[in-house]
Amino acid sequence: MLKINNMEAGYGKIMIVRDLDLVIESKEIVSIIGRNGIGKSTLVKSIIGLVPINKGELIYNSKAVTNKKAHERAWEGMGYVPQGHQVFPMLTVEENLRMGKLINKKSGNLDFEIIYNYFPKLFERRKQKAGTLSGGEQAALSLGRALVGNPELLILDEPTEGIQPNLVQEIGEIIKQINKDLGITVLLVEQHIGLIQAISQRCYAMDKGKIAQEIQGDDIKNYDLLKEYLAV
Ligand SMILES: Nc1ncnc2c1ncn2[C@@H]1O[C@H](COP(=O)(O)OP(=O)(O)OP(=O)(O)O)[C@@H](O)[C@H]1O
Repeated sequence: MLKINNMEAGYGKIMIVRDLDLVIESKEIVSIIGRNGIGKSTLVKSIIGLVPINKGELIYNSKAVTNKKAHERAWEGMGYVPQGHQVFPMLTVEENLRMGKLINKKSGNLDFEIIYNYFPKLFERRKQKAGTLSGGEQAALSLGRALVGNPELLILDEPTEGIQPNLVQEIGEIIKQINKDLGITVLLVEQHIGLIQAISQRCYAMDKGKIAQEIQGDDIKNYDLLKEYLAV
C-alpha cells in the first residue's frame, strides 16, 4: 500500500529524515518508534504531505504521490490523527466529526453511528464543545474525526500521549478493532511499549532520521530491544 524509497524530508535546508526506506502492506498495523526529536512526526507529515519531500519517492497504492498536495493525499484515502489530538476546541464533538467528513472523496464517508459505537462517550457528549473534553475524550474524537473520512491508510501520531494509562489499552483495542472490522491499514507512531507490543505486526525503529532496524515476529515481544530505541 505504501512504499518509501530513499526519502529525504525536512524544513528549509535542514533535512530531518534521510535515506529512508519503508514498506507497509495493505491491512497491516505497523509502528514507528524512536526517541523524542528523532524525526517520527516529520516522517509521517512527509507521508501525508505537510512536510515537503526533498529527495526520493513516495508510492501509495502503486502510484507516485511524492509531489501531491496534502488534500489530494487525503482524498486518495490517507487519514491522519495528529500529535496532541488537535481537535477544534470551539466546535462541538459532532461539528468536529463533520469536519472529518470533508476529507476523503474517494471512498465515501462512514456514518457517525459507527464512530459512536466505538466511542459511546462521544455520543453522550456530541453537543459539548471539544475544548472542554478530557484528554482521553479528545484522543477518541481525533481518531473518530479521521475515521469518518473512511481512510484506507490511517496514520496516528502518538494517539495515547497525555492520556490516562487505563485508556491507553482501550485506544489500542479500538485501533485493532477498526483494522479488523473496517480493513483499515494502520501506521502508528508510538512510545508506549505495551501498546506497540499489543497491536503491531511489525515495527520500524528510527534513529538519526533513518530506519535503524525493522523489528518483527517474536522480536516485537522483546521489551529490552524496543526500549533501546526509546530510552533517552
Ligand atoms: N516546523 C519545523 N521547523 C523546523 N524544525 C522542525 C519543525 N518541526 C520539527 N522540527 C525539528 O525536527 C526534528 C524532529 O522533530 P519531530 O517532531 O519530527 O520528532 P519526533 O521524533 O516526532 O519527536 P517527539 O517524539 O518528541 O514528537 C526536531 O529537531 C525538531 O526541532
